[in-house]
Amino acid sequence: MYLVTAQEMRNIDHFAIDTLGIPGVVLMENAGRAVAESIQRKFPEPKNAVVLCGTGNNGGDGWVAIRYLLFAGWNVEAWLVGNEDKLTPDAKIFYHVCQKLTSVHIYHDKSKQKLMKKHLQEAQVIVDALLGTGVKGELRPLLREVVSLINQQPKAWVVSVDIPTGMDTDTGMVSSEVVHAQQTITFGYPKWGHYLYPGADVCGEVNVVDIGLPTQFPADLTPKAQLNEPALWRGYIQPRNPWAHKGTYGHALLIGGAKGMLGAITMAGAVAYRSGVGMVTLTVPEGQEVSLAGKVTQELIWSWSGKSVFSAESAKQFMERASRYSAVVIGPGLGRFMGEDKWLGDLLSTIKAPLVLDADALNILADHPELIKLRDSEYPTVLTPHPGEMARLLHCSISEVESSRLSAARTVANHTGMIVVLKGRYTIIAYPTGKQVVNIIGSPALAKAGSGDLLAGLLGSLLAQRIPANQAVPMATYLHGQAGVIASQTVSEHAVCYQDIIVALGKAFEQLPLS
Ligand SMILES: NC(=O)C1=CN([C@@H]2O[C@H](COP(=O)(O)OP(=O)(O)OC[C@H]3O[C@@H](n4cnc5c(N)ncnc54)[C@H](O)[C@@H]3O)[C@@H](O)[C@H]2O)[C@@H](O)CC1
Ligand SMILES: [K+]
Repeated sequence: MYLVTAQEMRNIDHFAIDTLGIPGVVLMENAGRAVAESIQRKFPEPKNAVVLCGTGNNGGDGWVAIRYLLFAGWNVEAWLVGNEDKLTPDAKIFYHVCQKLTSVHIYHDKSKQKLMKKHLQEAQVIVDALLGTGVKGELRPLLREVVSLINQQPKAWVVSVDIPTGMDTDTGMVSSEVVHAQQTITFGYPKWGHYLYPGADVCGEVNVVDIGLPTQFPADLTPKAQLNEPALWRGYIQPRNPWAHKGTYGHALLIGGAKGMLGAITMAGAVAYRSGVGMVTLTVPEGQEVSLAGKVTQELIWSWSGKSVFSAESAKQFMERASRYSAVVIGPGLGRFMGEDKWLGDLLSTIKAPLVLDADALNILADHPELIKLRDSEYPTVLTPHPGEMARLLHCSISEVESSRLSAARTVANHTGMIVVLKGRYTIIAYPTGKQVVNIIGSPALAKAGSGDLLAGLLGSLLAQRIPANQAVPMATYLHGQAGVIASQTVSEHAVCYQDIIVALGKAFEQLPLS
């Protein structure tokens, strides 16, 4: 499913209305009706509702919802916030219908504040149809007052129509007052703000409803982002070939495991096997192999000379064996670079296979951005930063990354020509082509050290199995998130350990529809 900006949504609306000839009021009718139906599904018995409508088309959806709730026997207090003469033409049609069914209160200054407060206090359901995708900047004072009144009602179920009023559609940034909704019902396609912090925190559950908008568009109108779902990559996961041998499913090389950090590469190796690769080699600095041998069973171990750190000498050893591997991961437990900067550059220019750079491999790149040019762009490279690593790559603060996650991911993908996986509650995958995929499957159980190593190992495994990077990356992100969800259903969210995730990965694969 596409994930859209306000402008992309406007383009889709214009295409539907002006090019295809679907009347705008039909879409508004469908939207308002979907809101009322969704509320009735939650509350099958009629209740007291307050529906607050702005003067734009978001308010138009509210007028339609009022009608359906009244028809279903609800007690509805209908409010217009703003002046009647500002109503948009479509909204005006449904406003007039509403006026024939009930009395509409008008709020254009504080004189009606007491009455509105009373209605809000008596309501079990409050519908915020004040502002939608037409919002611009900080809320004006009148709306700020009303939003503040909504937020003072702790017991009511607050439903935002399309966008919680006060949240920016594209960035998820919020005004000094923003509606804190329990549920947001959005139309046609979800919007970026629903999945970007802090907006994502005020949306409650996000329901996307069909209002009859088109699903296919001319190329120039096609949105650039999609939500991660199996439809994007399902065809690339095949039943295993009964005649297969270990070579059929590729050989992943994982490089890391410096002194004191063997756990990371152990986890990455274990998850790689769990996700179908034929062979895994773990490469650690000389001296680490003995401890590693006590931790792993199936994985091959290859130690590099380099006195517990990687060096140019290590890189030379790699070059002699490079052609054996169908994908390489550099990073799990790698440790910070210890002086020489050439070895990573040597590897980047030598590896002729898909490559994943994680953890300290990213920190080295942040310090030596010139190394990026050494990588052969014919082979895909995936960068998997968490916000801290992204901040180092961009030489900015973590809060700057978090307040502009999309543009951070896009910028690095654009500058490096590599696929960027910016990890977080909603992971953003940015492709150098300008496309993005957002993964919303996951669990807070994954917010633990080691989670990133598991993703890196999983990615390395899928890439080693020769699944194209454009599909392997969202597939790995989805499976990782889904394994987190399954593990937290098995043991509590708090208790999930990496072994639980690795076991749950089996179930996550099982639940995938095979092509
Ligand atoms: N055909 C369409 O375009 C459809 C639109 N729909 C609804 O229409 C909404 C978009 O409608 P509009 O484009 O009319 O926009 P909105 O209804 O979101 O808001 C427009 C109004 O908000 C005011 N406004 C903007 N920023 C403000 C601020 N910071 N403080 C106070 N007031 C502010 C503007 O002056 C304008 O009057 C969608 O979110 C959706 O709910 C749906 O009815 C489906 C069909
Ligand atoms: K709204």
